[in-house]
Amino acid sequence: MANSIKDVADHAFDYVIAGGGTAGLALAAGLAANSSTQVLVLEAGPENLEESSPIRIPAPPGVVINDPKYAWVFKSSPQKHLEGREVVVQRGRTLGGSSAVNFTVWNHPPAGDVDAWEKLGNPGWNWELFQKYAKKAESFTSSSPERQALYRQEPHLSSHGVDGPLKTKFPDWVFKGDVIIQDAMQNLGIPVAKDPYGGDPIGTSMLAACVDPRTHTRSYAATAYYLPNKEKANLKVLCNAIVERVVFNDQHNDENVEASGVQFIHDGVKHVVHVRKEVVICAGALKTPQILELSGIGSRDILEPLGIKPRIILPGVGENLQEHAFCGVTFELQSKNAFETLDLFNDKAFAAEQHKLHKEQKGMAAMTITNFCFAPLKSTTETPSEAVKLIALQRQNIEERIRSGTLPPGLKEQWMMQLERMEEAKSGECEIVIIPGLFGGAAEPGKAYVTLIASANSMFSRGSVHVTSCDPNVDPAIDLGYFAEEFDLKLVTEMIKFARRLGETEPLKSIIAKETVPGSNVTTDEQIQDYIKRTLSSTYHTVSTAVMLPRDMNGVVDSKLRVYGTKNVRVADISIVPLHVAAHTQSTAYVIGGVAADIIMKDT
Ligand SMILES: Cc1cc2nc3c(=O)[nH]c(=O)nc-3n(C[C@H](O)[C@H](O)[C@H](O)COP(=O)(O)OP(=O)(O)OC[C@H]3O[C@@H](n4cnc5c(N)ncnc54)[C@H](O)[C@@H]3O)c2cc1C
Repeated sequence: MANSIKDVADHAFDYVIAGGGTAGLALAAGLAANSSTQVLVLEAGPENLEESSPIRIPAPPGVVINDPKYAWVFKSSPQKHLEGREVVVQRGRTLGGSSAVNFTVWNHPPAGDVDAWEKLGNPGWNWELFQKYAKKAESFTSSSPERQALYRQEPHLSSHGVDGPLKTKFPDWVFKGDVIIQDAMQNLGIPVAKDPYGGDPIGTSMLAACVDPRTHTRSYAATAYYLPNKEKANLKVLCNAIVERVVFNDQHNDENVEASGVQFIHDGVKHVVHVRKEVVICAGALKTPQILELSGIGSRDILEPLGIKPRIILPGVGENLQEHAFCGVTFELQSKNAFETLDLFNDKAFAAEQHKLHKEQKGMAAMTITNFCFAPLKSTTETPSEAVKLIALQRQNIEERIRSGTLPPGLKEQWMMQLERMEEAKSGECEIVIIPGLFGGAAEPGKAYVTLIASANSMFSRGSVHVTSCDPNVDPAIDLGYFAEEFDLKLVTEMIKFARRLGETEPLKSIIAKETVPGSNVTTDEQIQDYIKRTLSSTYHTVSTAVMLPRDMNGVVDSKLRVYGTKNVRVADISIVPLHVAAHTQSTAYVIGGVAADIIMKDT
């Protein structure tokens, strides 16, 4: 059991952490390692720590994300370039945050994507640092030689961690079509990735998942960083505590304001907790800006109309939102060659049987999504010259915009970096995720499907997230900004065409009966784009809404994660990412939590 309000309200702690999610719990464990510091975590969601919780079972993925017991279920504002559609956006709302509800995929970004953070003005934030902290977080269990033979991929053990708190492994249940799809990818010119966890993930690969090899259950921030430390007298965790704002000491609008505490709501009652050293906001990319803005940190234009007294003017708060996005191509498999797929879980009796088997560490409920391809645009278009042309046009467009002087501070540098990464073709802006089954929509009984998820990992579009009310219970307005930059729509269009070509490539071609989505009536680029606009989804990888950049580039935190203009308020979660990476984001969140702990311990 986590702590009660009596242990917290009106007490003083050295560090108060707002948000007990992926980065927040990694940070809390790091700070609490020093027994002379008193650490408090305030988490808006419940504990959900019982072993029988559906959180613990890896498959089918995503079953808890629409349930408010586990998740925030937000809706974006109507997306102008998606014909006014509101996109559903979920996040973990429980101890462990999004690591409790995510799809358990464990991967690392390309080295160059992280090195770009340092080049943008953040000394020390480079691949070397990332790799060090990702290894520190991880305890990897290699698969059996038989499994390695099946995957035809030997893990590079030196790129993994061996004794971190987070358990990772390859699943024991394998979708047999994965190998066929890997072969098709290679036949389409995509090589096997050289070292997916060592900074070079470009190509096809089988990826590990955050699953405990002993129990086949999810390993996540709460099991890895909270449970092993829960008896520590110097670590307190209060759940169902909604942080409203940081309380400041002085009443002046200085440029060096000092936090004295945190105001939060528990059981409908407002409380204050006092802080001796630092407040660290770890509420994730969609909620961290809300806490900053309710504390008077942000843009005058957002704060003043709501009657919030501006304390520190930082126009970057809630701006520069970067997100990945995906669209699927689904194929019905030929029944004579049918594989076991996730579609079987639509049968309630089958699902119940699998959950029973899972308790014995058997069956399909221990499976995870394993098969991926990360490719540069140049490997994804029908010929590389098409990509070269598209990128050149985008460069021309950006250079014209730079000359016009209309870009917000910091965007020019980010965009130029994105262009460079695409031109050198060393990142994975085009990702294909292989889902063994129909993804969304209703499967026809008795039929088996495979869905190729085309995920765009380097969007030029930017969105925003801002408060619309002084009430912390009111969701912020989330604008994902999708396709504000036309290039992004072209990128997704090329990826859908690539996924379709994959379906026409042997040996995948021979096991497919037909394409069901978008379907054979969708042929022209215009029709594909119409399909994309109707179905594009968020990948839940939002970053950069309290970005770590120099202040004159619209930065919100400096390279020690300190909020500009404050003495003792930091942000340590995925919202500080200076430029998005071509990877799933949980490893980045764990790295940020780990790095933050060391920075703070050294600094205070
Ligand atoms: C459905 C889904 C699937 C995903 N799949 C994958 C995957 O397979 N692999 C991968 O690498 N990444 C995946 N991701 C992304 C990854 O999980 C996240 O990017 C990462 O976990 C974010 O970490 P964070 O610490 O920034 O935020 P979070 O882990 O979201 O933590 C934020 C915490 O703050 C709490 N909070 C928010 N507001 C307040 C408040 N006012 N007061 C107190 N507490 C508050 C929240 O409840 C939450 O617990 C997925 C995400 C989702 C949502």
